[in-house]
Amino acid sequence: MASALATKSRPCCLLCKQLGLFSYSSIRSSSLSSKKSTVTVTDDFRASKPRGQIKGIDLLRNPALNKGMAFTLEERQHMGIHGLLPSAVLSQDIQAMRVMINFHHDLDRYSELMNLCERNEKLFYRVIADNLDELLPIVYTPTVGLACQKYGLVFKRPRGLFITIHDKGHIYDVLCNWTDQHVKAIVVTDGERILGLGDLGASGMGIPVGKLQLYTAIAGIPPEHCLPIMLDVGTNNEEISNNPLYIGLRQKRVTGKEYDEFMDEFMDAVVQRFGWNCLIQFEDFSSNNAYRLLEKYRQKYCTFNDDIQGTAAVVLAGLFGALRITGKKLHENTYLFVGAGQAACGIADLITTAMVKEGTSTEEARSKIWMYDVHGLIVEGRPQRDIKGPKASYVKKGKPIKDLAAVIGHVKPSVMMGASGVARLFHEGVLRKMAQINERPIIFALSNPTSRAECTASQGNNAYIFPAIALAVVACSARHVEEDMFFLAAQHLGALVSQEDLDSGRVYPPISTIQEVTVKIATKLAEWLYETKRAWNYPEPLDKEAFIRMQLYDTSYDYFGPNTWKWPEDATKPRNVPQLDDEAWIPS
Ligand SMILES: NC(=O)C1=CN([C@@H]2O[C@H](COP(=O)(O)OP(=O)(O)OC[C@H]3O[C@@H](n4cnc5c(N)ncnc54)[C@H](OP(=O)(O)O)[C@@H]3O)[C@@H](O)[C@H]2O)C=CC1
Ligand SMILES: CC(=O)C(=O)O
Ligand SMILES: [Mg+2]
Repeated sequence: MASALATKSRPCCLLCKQLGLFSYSSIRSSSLSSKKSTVTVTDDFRASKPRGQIKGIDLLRNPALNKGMAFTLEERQHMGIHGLLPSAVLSQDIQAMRVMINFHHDLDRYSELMNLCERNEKLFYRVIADNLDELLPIVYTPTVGLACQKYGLVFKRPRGLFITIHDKGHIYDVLCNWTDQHVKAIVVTDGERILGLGDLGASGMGIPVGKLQLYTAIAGIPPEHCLPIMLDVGTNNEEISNNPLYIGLRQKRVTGKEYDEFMDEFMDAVVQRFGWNCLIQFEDFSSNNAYRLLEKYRQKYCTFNDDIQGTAAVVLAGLFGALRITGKKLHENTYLFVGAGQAACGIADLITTAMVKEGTSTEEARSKIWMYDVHGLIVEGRPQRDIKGPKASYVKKGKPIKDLAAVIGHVKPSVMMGASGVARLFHEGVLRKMAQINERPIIFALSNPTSRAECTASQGNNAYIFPAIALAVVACSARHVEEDMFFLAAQHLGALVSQEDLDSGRVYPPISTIQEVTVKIATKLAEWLYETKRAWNYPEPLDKEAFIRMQLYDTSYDYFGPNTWKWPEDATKPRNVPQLDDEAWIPS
């Protein structure tokens, strides 16, 4: 193996050659193609053995422990990996630089980053943390959308668990195959509404994986506490299920009673396996399942739905910022939602709550919110009367209008939100109409990925919220994720927008500060959880921010060499002990 690594690796480009750097991908492919390798690495690389016992090549193949060429000579000898690496010893700083140099020469950035995560987890998170502006859009939206569409190609080695409808009755057993018992947070999807891309079945696994990578990269929740789960109940998307590379069940989606029983069993099995305080984040379920499952489980389990609640909080925070520019209160605005699904209704409900906190009645608050869906403006008399579910709270009297620019002329919104998953709905005519009736129109184009956004703009994304919610819940051991937490998070995120941000037209803090922002929001949430007796991690820490910071994942490498601390010279020498010839010490 050593010679395979040393002889087959080669510079990936001229720049790397000049810098004397070697391509990771060539190293990887050469090591994978080595037929001699007899090393078996269990998928559960973390819990298979206690840390001290993982030695030799297993250590290099263990992403949670591997330091690559950063192992010192002493560590290499001590851990039995001497000779398995080229002789140079590189610092993590140099390794991080090398990743970025390779990265800029690699077309498939997503794959390159995922490969790094499998090779050396600490370096992966270090590189993400150092390059948030550039890399968040790769591991997360919009690129993760493309990765999901091509998951058959991207998929190399399982990250997380795939539980299928055929595992019904045995879900607990499947959860036990994940041998790390210290899971504190799960992101789960059934792949039915992946971003604005629709039903991607098991290929939607890229979303839980990406969201949990943000748990670590943004909120500092250690990766060993995170578990991505795909609940594969089939797919109705024939285009992907007919693709020979498709990784999931090739059958129509199971619905109704069987689906519900499967979900109930899953929730119970998680508690049985990982405890009542394991956080379960629902992600990218279809609208009809998302709302009813949230209502069903929110008081029974430690759970929330990011598309409904996380999105609501991030948009409310953005509105707080925008209203500091226009100088109006929430209830002094008229809102038009373009798209009336889970994201839109979640936002509308939280804005209603916020208006009520300003002193408006619920009825009056709702009267200021209009919705527009695939059939047009949501009004009582329209030909399509199927106005069911949460959008029913926002039905208005009036004439049905289909054309969006005409709707704007009729409703006269000061705020317009796009959550439709339909690209370029906010075309020039629509935006001009908004500008005609408002001096400073407020427009959020929320749909993902960018190819589905209603218009091009820098996007408000729930990534400003869900990592902070998760950090607070996990750190404090909260039993439930309360609705108040989303309002609080929105308020605090809004307050963290500086005048300088507003002056430069931003209603969120810059992405480069998202880790600090997350710690600050989580601290506020932790204070609230302890104040309201909803935190179960005792004793109560006095300084909540220090308590939160203490738990953050550290990307610096561990030391693997022999223990080198020394005891004081005389520590083991007898002191004030009688001499042997003094018989006084012998018990009578
Ligand atoms: N930025 C962020 O943080 C987030 C962004 N999103 C994005 O928001 C989008 C919507 O998500 P979600 O609410 O969960 O999806 P849903 O499927 O629940 O809702 C989509 C809504 O859009 C409506 N719609 C579809 N086509 C049109 C059209 N041509 N004109 C007007 N309305 C239309 C649908 O109408 P009907 O009800 O009649 O079917 C439905 O009300 C997705 O792209 C998602 O990625 C979601 C969460 C967070
Ligand atoms: C961001 C997100 O959660 C979504 O688009 O679904
Ligand atoms: Mg989502």
